[in-house]
Amino acid sequence: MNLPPKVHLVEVGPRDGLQNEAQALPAAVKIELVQRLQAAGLRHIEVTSYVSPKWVPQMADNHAVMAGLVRQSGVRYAVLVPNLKGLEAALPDRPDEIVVFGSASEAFSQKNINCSVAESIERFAPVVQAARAAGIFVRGAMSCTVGCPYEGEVAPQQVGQLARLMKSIGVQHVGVADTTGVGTPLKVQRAFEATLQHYALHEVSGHFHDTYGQALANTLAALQLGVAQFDASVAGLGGCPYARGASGNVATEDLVYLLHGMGVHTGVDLEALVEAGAYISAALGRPSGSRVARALLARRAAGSA
Ligand SMILES: CC(C)(COP(=O)([O-])OP(=O)([O-])OC[C@H]1O[C@@H](n2cnc3c(N)ncnc32)[C@H](O)[C@@H]1OP(=O)([O-])[O-])[C@@H](O)C(=O)NCCC(=O)NCCSC(=O)C[C@@](C)(O)CC(=O)[O-]
Repeated sequence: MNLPPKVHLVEVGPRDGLQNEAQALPAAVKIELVQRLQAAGLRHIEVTSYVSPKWVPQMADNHAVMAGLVRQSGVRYAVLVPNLKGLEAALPDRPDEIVVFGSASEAFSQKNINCSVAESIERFAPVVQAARAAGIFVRGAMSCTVGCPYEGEVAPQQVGQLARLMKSIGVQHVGVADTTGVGTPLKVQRAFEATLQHYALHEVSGHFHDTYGQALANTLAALQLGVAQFDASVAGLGGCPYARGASGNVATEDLVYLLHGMGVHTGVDLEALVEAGAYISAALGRPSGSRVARALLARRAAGSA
């Protein structure tokens, strides 16, 4: 099997994971989580979002979390921004990257950001321009690229259309997201192929929720196309508040185990990552959503190496 020799991981647990938690965690816990993730070797972390606190109260502490980071050189700190108001709020906190987030399905766009796909692109255009003028890298998240919780199946043409629009306003990289985890490998490959009509291979990444247990298979399908950047969430945290019933992203621990097992380099120390996952799972008062973490912790508890 032809695989990229190394994969770049974007840890999205602090944002995608914690945005969906019923209980509000103190900013200090989020800061400590980021600290542990970077100590485990993650070099790209989605920290928080600058969205309406009425819509997503879990991210209302964005300034406190960003201010509390102990930044490490070589780590890219990313934040989600839906509009100019969000960018204005984010700029003083010095993110290295912003993520604008659109949807391949109209219904999800309305539910998530309260506007149509076309309106979202109009909103993003000045955000992208201002961020790039400030030297900030702009990534785009493309939700619902294989299925939508409100519309069902999403055609690859809709994905291609969104990718084309993102490209036209200067978004530098796009993530192909399976928001509800309904995708299977061939459908995911079709979504990437539509995206690759507009972006080069090194400008695309995968973001797979694991609701139906397909996230690792979908990752492998994307790897086979040559995709070498993936989002993942420590302890499998997460979901989207506007995609009810969707479980978290593929657990970073599970993805790292898969990649290392195939000889693909990630730069991540799996043991330290499992510790970071144990830390946040304890803070949330529940077991890790990562099967690899649970297996390694059980083995450790049993005293075997
Ligand atoms: C986009 C909006 C703001 C539009 O919301 P809206 O109501 O259409 O916005 P508006 O411009 O009419 O403003 C309404 C109120 O929101 C405020 N407001 C307006 N903008 C901001 C802002 N940036 N920060 C803080 N406040 C803001 C604004 O000031 C006003 O306040 P009020 O006068 O009522 O007190 C809203 O729909 C929203 O915040 N949505 C949250 C969406 C979200 O965070 N979803 C989860 C992240 S996406 C995701 O998880 C998917 C992803 C990326 O992981 C990939 C995947 O798996 O699919």
